[in-house]
Amino acid sequence: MTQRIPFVLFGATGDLARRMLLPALMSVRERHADYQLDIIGVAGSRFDDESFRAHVVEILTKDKRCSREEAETFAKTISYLSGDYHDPNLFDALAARVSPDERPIVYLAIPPSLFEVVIEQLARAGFDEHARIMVEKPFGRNLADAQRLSKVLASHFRPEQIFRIDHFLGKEAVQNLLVFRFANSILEPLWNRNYVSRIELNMLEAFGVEGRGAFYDGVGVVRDVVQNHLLQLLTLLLMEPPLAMSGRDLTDQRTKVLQAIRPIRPDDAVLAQYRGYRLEAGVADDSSTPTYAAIRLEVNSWRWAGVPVFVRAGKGLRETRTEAVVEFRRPPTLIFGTGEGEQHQPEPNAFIFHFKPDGRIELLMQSKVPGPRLISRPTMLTVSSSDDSARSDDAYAQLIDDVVRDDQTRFATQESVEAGWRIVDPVLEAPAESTYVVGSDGPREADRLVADVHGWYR
Ligand SMILES: NC(=O)C1=CN([C@@H]2O[C@H](COP(=O)(O)OP(=O)(O)OC[C@H]3O[C@@H](n4cnc5c(N)ncnc54)[C@H](OP(=O)(O)O)[C@@H]3O)[C@@H](O)[C@H]2O)C=CC1
Ligand SMILES: O=C1O[C@H](COP(=O)(O)O)[C@@H](O)[C@H](O)[C@H]1O
Repeated sequence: MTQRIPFVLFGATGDLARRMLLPALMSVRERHADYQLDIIGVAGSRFDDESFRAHVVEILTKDKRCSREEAETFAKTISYLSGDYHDPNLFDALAARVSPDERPIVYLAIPPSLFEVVIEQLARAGFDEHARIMVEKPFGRNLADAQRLSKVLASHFRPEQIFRIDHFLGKEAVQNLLVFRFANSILEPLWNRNYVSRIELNMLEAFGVEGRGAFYDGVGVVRDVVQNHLLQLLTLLLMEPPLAMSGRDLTDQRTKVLQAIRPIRPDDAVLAQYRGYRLEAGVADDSSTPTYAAIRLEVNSWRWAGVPVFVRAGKGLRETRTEAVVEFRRPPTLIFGTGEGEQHQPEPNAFIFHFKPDGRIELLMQSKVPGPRLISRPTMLTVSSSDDSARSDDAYAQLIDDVVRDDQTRFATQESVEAGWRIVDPVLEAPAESTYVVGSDGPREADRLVADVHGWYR
């Protein structure tokens, strides 16, 4: 029998719902026949059930990702409640539609400034006992704020009811990184400070703030993607092997990585803004909000001490690419030539984990140039190909299904959120110190961070 589960979507008319959550909810419906989510959108715009369904069909068919018929079938599972989140009557109306005893899932895709009021109202309306709450990032504006919000949540909901979503943890390629690390025993002896010379994470985006200027300008790149997505991704690269791939030990191992990272020294961060950002709708004329960050991190753990970790994230850059590079030490002496005068060291071996636009894993090796001489050249091995069709909304679909199954494994814990804020805290209020041209590789100033490690990984 198909189980029916109420799914309340606060922020149903917003950007995240349009681009990610509604497509994800449709995939959930297609993939899982054992349950059906009865979706109730809750937002300020004045729709009724019928006009909201038409709005959803329009969104889902716009880029031809599904047929009108499929979208209409999905839209039948959706209803809508209009009102202001400050108005208690809205929550009473919601409680009249959804029985809290059905363990509804409540997704808060709303501006961070409204979390508190919505949490309080949900609790007052009786959702505190059984509802499962999905909370979007960024969770708070800084450490103190995250701790305060956590107290508000914890005063009404038990830990097992709270799911702090970071969609990077639901990405297929990110899951593959975990399997790659812990299902291949040959890697473990190499995965430490004795063999690895540096780690680099890049989240480069060729687009700007895409209509989200008002939100982004109060947040900036560090709060938007570094404190959450990139630090969570780093935990999977650097963590100790957990006892099992689910449960508390996995989340604890992830958190320990963040707890071992030193708060960023201001000199170890370069923050910049793309030219023309101030002209974006919703952005202040004199904004100094950074849209680019390059950061050098230090991990004070037995395994990683001394291995520099570089994180770069930015909008308005030359290309869209998210990847992690694990670079190994160079051979101790040069015994083969590399052609071209034979003076250069061969490039060091490296694993490159791609997350966007695809999920390949590559290994850079050296091999012999055919011919009479012993000359080496780089050879890229693709060790794991990817499902190129994997999209970001698939990650949300995965995580929504996890909540249905009460599985916290792929969610951020409060401890990891706080550890993340502790790391970025010293640079949170720092202004962009330079600008860069849209379509470039970012500010040249960032190169100083990698001066001692032969520059950024190409
Ligand atoms: N957009 C993205 O790519 C991402 C967003 N997030 C997070 O998701 C959350 C939502 O972001 P996003 O969708 O971009 O935000 P939007 O500003 O696009 O959407 C906000 C939503 O909240 C509703 N809303 C706001 N104030 C009220 C109110 N007082 N009463 C009733 N409804 C209200 C809006 O309804 P209406 O307009 O109908 O009034 C709208 O549905 C944020 O926490 C953000 O950090 C996380 C990752 C990526
Ligand atoms: O959370 C966010 O993520 C997106 C990038 O996510 P992806 O899965 O498409 O790579 C980013 O563009 C956005 O600014 C940020 O809020």
